[in-house]
Amino acid sequence: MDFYQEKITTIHNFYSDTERISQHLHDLSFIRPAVVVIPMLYQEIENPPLTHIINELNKCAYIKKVVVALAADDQEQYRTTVEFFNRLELDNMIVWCNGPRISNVINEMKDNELDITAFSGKGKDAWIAIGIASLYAYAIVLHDADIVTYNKDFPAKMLYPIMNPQLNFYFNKGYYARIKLDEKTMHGRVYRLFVRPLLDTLAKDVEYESETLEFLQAFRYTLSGEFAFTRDLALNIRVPSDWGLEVGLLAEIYRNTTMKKVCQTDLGFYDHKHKEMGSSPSEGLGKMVNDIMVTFLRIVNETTSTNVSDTFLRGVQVKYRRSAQDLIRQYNADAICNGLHYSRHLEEKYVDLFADILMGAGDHYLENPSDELLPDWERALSAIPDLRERLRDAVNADLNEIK
Ligand SMILES: O=C(O)[C@H](O)COP(=O)(O)O
Repeated sequence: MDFYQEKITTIHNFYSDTERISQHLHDLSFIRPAVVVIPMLYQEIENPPLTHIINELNKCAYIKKVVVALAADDQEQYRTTVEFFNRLELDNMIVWCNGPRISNVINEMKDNELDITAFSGKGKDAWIAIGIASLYAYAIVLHDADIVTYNKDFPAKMLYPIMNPQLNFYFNKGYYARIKLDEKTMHGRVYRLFVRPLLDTLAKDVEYESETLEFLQAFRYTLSGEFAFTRDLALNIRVPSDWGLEVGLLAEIYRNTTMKKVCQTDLGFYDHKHKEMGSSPSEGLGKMVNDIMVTFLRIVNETTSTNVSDTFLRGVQVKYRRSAQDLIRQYNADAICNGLHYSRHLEEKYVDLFADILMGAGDHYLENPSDELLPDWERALSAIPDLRERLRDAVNADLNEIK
């Protein structure tokens, strides 16, 4: 516990009285409606966290609507998901993002020279849902569907700095300790062992200082998937569709707002479903690391005058490994003093694997330094002014068909 303030405002968890906050959010919700967006795969409905999330959301009467960005293989999965969400008492909308109707609308976008058909994954689904949510919201909060430690305070804490007119923040990002309390283990492997040391390395290694990388360093959990923003900001940012979503989003937040309107909030402890490492850079944690590395290189390329070359990459790889090893010593000390189980050997093995993936992703980026971002919504709306309504109509038609 501390009360340290850094580059961006940090909202700590001293005496957070969420009853008071929820009541105030309820009063504010008439002038500043809030929508929750939850990207999810169909398979999540088989896991206990989603039922728990719904039970907790039922205690948040100040939320105007929940928009679920669903990836499902067929209509049966879509129907099962709609039925599953009947237990959610808040107004809700299940957007079957890869269903035929939404896909038709996405295909029609090509006629207006806006082609996003090559994109797929969480980022694209979130993009679609955020567009629809912006029809109803002043503030949008986004979080994953696999959070084991979710409770009703999560959306309240994320939304309060944005909805409270005395504060008027534009963007708020959650941070937490990813500790599995029952097993006494430290998680957040990609953040702790890849993103943090890589970011420190890049921030030192680029030519001239990069304000964007410094901004990214200001966050205590760069990779957290829990964040809230105003509708206006949400409509103005471009994001990657893959696992680079969280890092790419922060770079866009930096481009589109000012530091003093950005904050981060302590969400306490956090646990979720853990991915396997995977045997190649196209699966599991390896895929995450690969996509994040590509996003970092794009940010370095776009925001600094550094020549991203093979020599640059090799230097980054060496320094990344050293920086990660230094952090492992620190995590180990923290773990010992807190009675956590911690294997330095295992952590070093992760770093070796991540270092290999870093180089592979870097080589690939050098051959293909292409632009992998979804368009911002403002641009999409200037090409197709009723795009959000068309998507919303597709959602309603999907629902009517199964009734
Ligand atoms: O945040 C992270 O580092 C990744 O999501 C992996 O998290 P985990 O180690 O908690 O599974």
